[in-house]
Amino acid sequence: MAVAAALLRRRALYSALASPSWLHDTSSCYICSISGTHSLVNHPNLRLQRGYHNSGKFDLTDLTHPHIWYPNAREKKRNVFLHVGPTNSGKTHNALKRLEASTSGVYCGPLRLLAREVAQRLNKANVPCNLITGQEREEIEGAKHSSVTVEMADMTTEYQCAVIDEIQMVGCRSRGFSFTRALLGLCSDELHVCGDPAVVPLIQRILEPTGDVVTVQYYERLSPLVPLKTTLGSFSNIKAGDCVVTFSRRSIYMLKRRIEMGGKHLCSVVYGSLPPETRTKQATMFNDQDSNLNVLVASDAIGMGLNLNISRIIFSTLEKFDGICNRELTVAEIKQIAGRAGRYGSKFPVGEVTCLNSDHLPLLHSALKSPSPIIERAGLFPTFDVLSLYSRLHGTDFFQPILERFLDKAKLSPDYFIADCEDMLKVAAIVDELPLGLYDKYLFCLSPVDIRDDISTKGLIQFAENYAKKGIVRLKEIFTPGTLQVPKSHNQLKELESIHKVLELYVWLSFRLEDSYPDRELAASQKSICSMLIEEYLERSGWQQNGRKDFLQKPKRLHQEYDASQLRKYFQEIDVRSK
Ligand SMILES: Nc1ncnc2c1ncn2[C@@H]1O[C@H](COP(=O)(O)OP(=O)(O)OP(=O)(O)O)[C@@H](O)[C@H]1O
Ligand SMILES: [Mg+2]
Repeated sequence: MAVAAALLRRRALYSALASPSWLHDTSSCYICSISGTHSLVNHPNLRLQRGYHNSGKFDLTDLTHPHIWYPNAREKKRNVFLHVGPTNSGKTHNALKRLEASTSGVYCGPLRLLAREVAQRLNKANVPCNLITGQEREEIEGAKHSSVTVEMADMTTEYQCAVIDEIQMVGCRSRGFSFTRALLGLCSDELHVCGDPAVVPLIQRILEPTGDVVTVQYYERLSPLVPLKTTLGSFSNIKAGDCVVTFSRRSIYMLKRRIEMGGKHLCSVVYGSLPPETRTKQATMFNDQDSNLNVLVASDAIGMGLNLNISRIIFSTLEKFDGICNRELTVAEIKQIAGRAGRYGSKFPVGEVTCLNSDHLPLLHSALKSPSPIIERAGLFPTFDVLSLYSRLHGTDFFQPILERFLDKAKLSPDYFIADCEDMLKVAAIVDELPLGLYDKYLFCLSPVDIRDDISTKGLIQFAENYAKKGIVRLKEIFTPGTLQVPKSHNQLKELESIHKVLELYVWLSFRLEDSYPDRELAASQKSICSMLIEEYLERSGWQQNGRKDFLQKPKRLHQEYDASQLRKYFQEIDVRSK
């Protein structure tokens, strides 16, 4: 009975999901079948699009005029201000001033940390501001402002003022399309766009057909950034306010240990797969003058827009593994990361940059002197409406072949590229095995699963399988109260980070399919426990006053404990079944 009720609820939800504002850029499409052929009717964008095809035939794969996908924004003549300049030049600050002064508005940023920083700033300035990210909803009563991660930007709400930060991300292979969507689709009278000057010509070209009025404002760095002529030399030269940058978890912990063994400093760490709440805490502790964590060891997760109390950036390497191979950092990446040193208004008014290896100094110096290479194209991805019509046209609900074919056939103007869908196609192949509708498949493909992470992928499979079979996914089927302890090794730490990703995925799904994923609170509390355990690990792996390594201490029990072995066992069962 419970299952039947859940299935009914799910069906009802389907109709409600016909046009969810957080995914659809347009109002819904209508398609009717006439004598075996399909024709599209009454969709404003498609009516507009017809203008571009004299034959009167629709070509769904024609993405050459993406500005027409956003009729609400096109009804306005937006005043667009491009705030461009080097890092630490006050671009975001000035845009936020306008946002604070507006009657309604939205900030769209690339990172959850940044979105949180902005929400805090607005609330502190007595401008009630919601925080909305894929996995968080902190709604403030009466708020007319929101701070969001760019993927969450709502194209259907009208604002007086909108801000898009780090707009050079339009050129990002995987996330660029979300920045393009915000740039073309935000429905606001004023739009403030902040970023690197390398993106100006592209933005001007892209906005040209919209009729928006574009003004470019150039900025200069507010405080000096000095590339040092010498390397760090010995680790004994590390001082408070230093940030050592490296790109793998292993080397982050190795450097942390090395610095702490010197007995003078304790380190905060910030890197991508650390739970965001842990990252925030670590960054806050580093920023806090009263905390004894006065050195930061971080990956490029600190590279964008954040205001940290860093005096000197020390690159341990200028190469990073990008998922396929080791590659040199780009000029833009070096400048972004280096730009975290000596933030205006921080306790270090002059920033310094150096590296560990003297062979790297010439590249570092030349990168800091060079302009970032011009960004030529912006990312694009078809809306669900278009993909849905395309699938109907081909008479199939299999998402992977539909997406693959669409990508193959897509026609773009020279200002755009189609998003890198490699990971999405892998997820599509997984969900195509399940009896799910196209919309659900699309949803799983957009979910924040880390397909390169085994545990995260298995979590997705389990969540999708249970959803397809029963219409409801209970977290307790995977988690039971248990005896998990603070990780004692890197492998255990990595595993806990992966489990955190699975829980984040559950929370993400719970915001989209509320009835089918009812245990959001439980998932959120388990997520916090994961972060607490990781933080405990970070504390214990630190140098202690008495010089003792405290791994050997009896682990502290947490109030509510969590059994990772249960999850492992569960996932192993999935493995066995799928063989
Ligand atoms: N006019 C100002 N008055 C006071 N503080 C300012 C002013 N302009 C900038 N700041 C402060 O200087 C710091 C850097 O400014 P901001 O974050 O706007 O730089 P940015 O150009 O956006 O840098 P990035 O490219 O790294 O994002 C922030 O802490 C900001 O609050
Ligand atoms: Mg900024």
